[in-house]
Amino acid sequence: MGVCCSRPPIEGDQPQALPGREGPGPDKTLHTADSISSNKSSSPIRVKAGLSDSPSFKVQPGNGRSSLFKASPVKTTSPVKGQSSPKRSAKVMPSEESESTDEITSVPSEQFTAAFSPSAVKVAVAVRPMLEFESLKGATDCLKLKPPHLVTLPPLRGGTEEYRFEYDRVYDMVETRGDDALFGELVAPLVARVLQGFNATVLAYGQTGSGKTYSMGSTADPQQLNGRSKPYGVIPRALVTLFEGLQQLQADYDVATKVTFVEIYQDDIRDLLRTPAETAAGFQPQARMVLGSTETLPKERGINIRENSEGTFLDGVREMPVRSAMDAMTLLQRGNSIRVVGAHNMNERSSRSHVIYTIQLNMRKKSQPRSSGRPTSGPAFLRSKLHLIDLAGSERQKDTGATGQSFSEGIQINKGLLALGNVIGALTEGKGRKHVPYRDSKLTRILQDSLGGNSETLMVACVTPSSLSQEHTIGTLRYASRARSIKNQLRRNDQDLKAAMTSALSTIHLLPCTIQHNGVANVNEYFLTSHIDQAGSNILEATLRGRQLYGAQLPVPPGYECHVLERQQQPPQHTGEAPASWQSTASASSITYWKHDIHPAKTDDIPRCYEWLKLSEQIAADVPWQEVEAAVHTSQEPAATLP
Ligand SMILES: Nc1ncnc2c1ncn2[C@@H]1O[C@H](COP(=O)(O)OP(=O)(O)OP(=O)(O)O)[C@@H](O)[C@H]1O
Repeated sequence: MGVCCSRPPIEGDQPQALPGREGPGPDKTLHTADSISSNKSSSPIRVKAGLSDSPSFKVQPGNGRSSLFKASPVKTTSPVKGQSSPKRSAKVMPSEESESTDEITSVPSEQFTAAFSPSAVKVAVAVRPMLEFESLKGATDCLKLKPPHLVTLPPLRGGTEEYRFEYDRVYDMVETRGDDALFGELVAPLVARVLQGFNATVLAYGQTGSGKTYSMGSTADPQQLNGRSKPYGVIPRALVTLFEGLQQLQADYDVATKVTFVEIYQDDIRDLLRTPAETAAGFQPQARMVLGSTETLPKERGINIRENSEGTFLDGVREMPVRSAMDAMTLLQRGNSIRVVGAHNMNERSSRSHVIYTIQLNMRKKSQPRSSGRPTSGPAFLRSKLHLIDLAGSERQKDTGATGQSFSEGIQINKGLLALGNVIGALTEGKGRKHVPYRDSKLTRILQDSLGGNSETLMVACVTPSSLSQEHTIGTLRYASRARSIKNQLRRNDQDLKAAMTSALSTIHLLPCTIQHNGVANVNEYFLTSHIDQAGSNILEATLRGRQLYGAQLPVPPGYECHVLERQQQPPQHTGEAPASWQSTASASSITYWKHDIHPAKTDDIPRCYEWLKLSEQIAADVPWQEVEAAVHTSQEPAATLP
C-alpha cells in the first residue's frame, strides 16, 4: 500500500519542477496525511513509505472550459396563511405580507466572489401541534402566530404585558404545510448557496419535546425518498434538493460529496458513522494517521476539533463518500440508530446528545465540460459544507422528572446550551466585548463558524403551544431572538491552488525550526506528537530521537483529495499478466508539513507538499496502476536516508 498523491489539472497549471531551491532540500521535510478516514473498516490500514518511496502522481491532461453553474430551481408551496389546524395549537393570524416563494433560483454567484460579506443569522420559529399528553394535563394553547414574522404570548402569572417576538419567519408545523413553507422559504435558499460554494448551517434549538428532531427529519426513513409524496423534514428535503442541484452541476464540475455525522454526548464527541463492529469494540476512528507509518493504526483515538485557515473541522472523524440523497439518508439512519436517546415525562424518545450531520462538497471545474455555449468564467475550485444540527433539548427536572443517568445527562445538555447562550450573548453584546467563549464547550467550538464565522446560518427555534410550558417557551424565544443579531462573515470558498499555497506558506514561515538531519525517516520514528495551542495557529510538535520537529497542518486544497492507496493484484488474465490497480483505502482532509531547520523557499516544499495530494474524479475511484507508475517515474524525488 502507499499514499498516492497527485494534483488535479487546473487551467494554466504546470507540473511542479521545484527549481532553484533556496532553503532545505527534500531531505528536510516530511509530509504526513492526517485525519484519515478509512474506507475499509474491517482491515487495519497500513501505510508504507516516506517521501522517497511512495508518492505517485497523476496529472490529468486537459485545459478545458466550463461555465458558471446554477442551482436547480426548487418548487415550493406558498407559506401558511391565516389557517390553523382544528387539532392544533397556536392561533394563526392573517399574514402581514405575502412573498412569492414559488421558485427559488440561485443567487448570482459573482456577487460573492470577493471578500467576506456580512450575513445575519436567520431565525424561524416552528410551533408543533399540541400533543395528547399535554391536553390531558389541561394545557391550553398559549401562542398566537401572526405570519410571517410575529408570535405573541399572554402575560405570565401576575404580569400585565403580553410577550411579543419578531422573527424572520414563524411557522405552524401542523401537517406538512409548515414544513413546506420552512423548507421553501428558508432552507432551500441555503442549499442553493451551498451549491455555489458557501457554507451553511441549519440548527434546531428548543425545549425537550418541542419538535426539533421531527422538524429536522433526523430520524426519517430513507424509504421516504422512494414514495410519491415529498419527504418530511429539513434534512431529507435538503438532501434531495442538494443532489438535484448537483446533477445539474456535474455537467461542468467534478463533484465529490462526503458526509460526517457526530454526536456530542456529555461533552464527548462520538462518531455516528462508526461500524457496528467498531461500536461493539468501543472503537472510534483514528484521530490521525501518519504517512510512513508501518504500524497498525491505533484504536481508541479521539476526535479532535481543529482549526485551519478555512475554519474549524473535526480531525479523526469518519468521512463517508455519498453519491445520492439515498446514500446520505442511509448514513443518517445508520447514525441515528446509535445516537443516545432516552425517555422522560416530556418525550418518550428524547435525544440525549447534540448531533451534527455535515455534508461536504468539493467541486472542481471540468477540463471538458459537457455543457456547451455557456460562459467560461467561474471558479476552478469550490468547496462548501452544509451543517444540519439537531440539538438536545433544554430541560427542567421538574418537567421531565428525570433521575439518575437521565438527570445527569440533562445537566450536561443544559451546560452545553448555556455555553451556546453565552456565545450568542457575547456575539451580540455590542462592540465593547471582544472575547467570545467558543472554547467553553465542544458544541460551541464546533459551531464557531456557524455563529460569528463563515457560514450562512438558520436557527429553527422549536416550541410547543402548551400553556404548561409557557415560561420555558419564552426562554427559548428570547434565546432565539438574540441569535438574530449575530452577524456572520460569509465568503465563498473558491480559493484557487495558488492562493491555497500562499496562505500555507505564510503559516510555514512562522514556524520555528530547530533541528537538522539529512533525510527522510520512517515517520513512525518521529512520533509521539503533541499539539501546541498558539493563538490562531495550528502547530504540532514532534520528537525524533530526542530532537524537536515542528509541523503545520494544511488543509487539502479545494478540488484535491488525499488518499491512501492499496495495490490490488488481480487474477492473471489470458495474456498471462496479472494486472494491478490501486484502490483507495482511506482518505485524509489535511496533511501535516513537518520542518526542522530553516524556512522553506517558495518554490520548494509547499508545492511539493501539494504534489502529494491525490485528486480522484470521484472519491474512492480506482486509480489505474499504469497511471500511478507513470506518475512516479516523472515526479518522484530521489531517495534520501537518515544519518
Ligand atoms: N410537527 C409535528 N407534528 C406532529 N407531531 C410532532 C410534530 N413535531 C413533533 N411532534 C411530536 O412531538 C414529540 C416530540 O418531538 P421531538 O422528539 O422531535 O422533540 P425534540 O425537540 O427533538 O425533543 P428532545 O429534545 O427531547 O429530543 C414526538 O412525539 C413527535 O412525534
